[in-house]
Amino acid sequence: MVQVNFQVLAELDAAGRAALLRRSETDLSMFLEKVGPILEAVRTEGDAALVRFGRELDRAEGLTREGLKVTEAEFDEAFGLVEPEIVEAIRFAIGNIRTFHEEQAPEPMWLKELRPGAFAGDRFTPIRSVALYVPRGKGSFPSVTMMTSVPAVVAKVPQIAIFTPPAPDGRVDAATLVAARLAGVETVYKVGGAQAVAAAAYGTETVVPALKIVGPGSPWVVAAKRLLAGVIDPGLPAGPSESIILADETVHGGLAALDLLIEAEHGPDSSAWLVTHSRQVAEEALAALPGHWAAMTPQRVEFSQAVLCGRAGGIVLTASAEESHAFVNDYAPEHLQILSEKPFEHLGRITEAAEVLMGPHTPITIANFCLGPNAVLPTSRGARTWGPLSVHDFLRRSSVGYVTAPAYPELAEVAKRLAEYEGFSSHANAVGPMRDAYLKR
Ligand SMILES: NC(=O)c1ccc[n+]([C@@H]2O[C@H](COP(=O)([O-])OP(=O)(O)OC[C@H]3O[C@@H](n4cnc5c(N)ncnc54)[C@H](O)[C@@H]3O)[C@@H](O)[C@H]2O)c1
Ligand SMILES: N[C@H](CO)Cc1c[nH]c[nH+]1
Ligand SMILES: [Zn+2]
Repeated sequence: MVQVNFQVLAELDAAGRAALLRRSETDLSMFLEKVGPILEAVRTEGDAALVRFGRELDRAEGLTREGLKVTEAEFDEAFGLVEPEIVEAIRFAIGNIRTFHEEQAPEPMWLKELRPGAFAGDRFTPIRSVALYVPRGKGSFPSVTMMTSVPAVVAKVPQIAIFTPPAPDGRVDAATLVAARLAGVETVYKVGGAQAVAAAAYGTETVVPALKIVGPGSPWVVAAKRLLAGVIDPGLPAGPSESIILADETVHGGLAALDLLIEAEHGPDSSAWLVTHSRQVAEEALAALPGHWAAMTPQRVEFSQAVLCGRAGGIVLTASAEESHAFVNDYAPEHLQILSEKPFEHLGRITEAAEVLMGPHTPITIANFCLGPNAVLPTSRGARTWGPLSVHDFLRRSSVGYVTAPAYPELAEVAKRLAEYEGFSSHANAVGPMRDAYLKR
């Protein structure tokens, strides 16, 4: 008999409310401890460590040094292994994801005339090299391949490499290779987990190091990114999936339960809450769950029950829509779905959510795969300061300034005054008479 976690917010004290905000990433101490030696082994042993961990942790018995990088032949073969309908779906999704990210991409440069003859702006250039992490443990993720590859390609990053764990047969998921090639990425390493982050950071005989790594992963990956943050830019924090379904009285609770199960099925370390002020919706959802579980595969039933019957998921009944909004903002979910016939009435009250999906026709599934916005999103309350993965994650921004001769005297005078106040004589000299002497020559 499964007992879904059902919380009435008004009955909880401060500690009880705080406990609802916990995620599996909240305490990474065990992972941080175990990951350290893996990172050190990759740093000192290179490919040999990647092969050893691939065999031990991914059970890829046949993995060899020569086989760490996917070959052209493996790419070609992948297209024969994937159903044509799946290839078509990948093409469709990439089309939308590309359109969205092209729209998001900034102009290469903007300059504004701030004062007559004085110009300033921003210039965007691609980061030289990035690593894209595509998980493969509790599922295979061609979708993550698309979500990470497309913005990197749109940003014109010259060196892009995907890191993904090998399966026990030593292969990379075929649909991931199809998605990589269709998105425009040709380098794929059969390396996953913490060892992938280390390989991307330090490089090995086979792996060319990168400046930045993006992409979601298990707590092993999250812990490795945290430890190597001084060596490689770890990008936004994207760990185990999490969602809130915010439902009001205009929808049926059975629909809310259906959507609650979307992210709950990722793994036992995921988080998924239905938040509603309607007792009827909450009770309908509770009643509908067994029927929905009957339509799921056994492994996904196990994962989602672990989430919804554990401490990181379930149903939260609030006293009002306002209390629901406040809970959502406090929680700062990765995915938020507003399940209401009038979703825009709620949107204005939501400030902290990495993704907000509006209304009964926008379930998280559609955004996970093919709507267009990026589904690699910050987790573990990262949405309080981070947004979704975007083209900007692959671009470096530099300021550009240009002062013409007529504009110079006014700016030089102000700068000189401030330089003298701060006690910087060279700064002041560079905008004083000594400069004028050179400029007049
Ligand atoms: N935030 C997002 O945008 C987003 C998107 C998709 C998926 N996800 C999340 O990403 C996660 C993917 O996790 P996953 O497990 O499926 O794949 P993963 O590739 O992240 O993790 C599997 C790897 O973990 C390592 N590992 C496993 N057990 C280990 C051990 N005992 N010691 C050391 N290393 C070990 C192995 O190297 C293995 O290759 C899920 O939690 C999913 O919810 C998040
Ligand atoms: N929900 C994930 C992001 O948290 C994305 C995804 C891919 N496949 C299924 N789901
Ligand atoms: Zn998902």
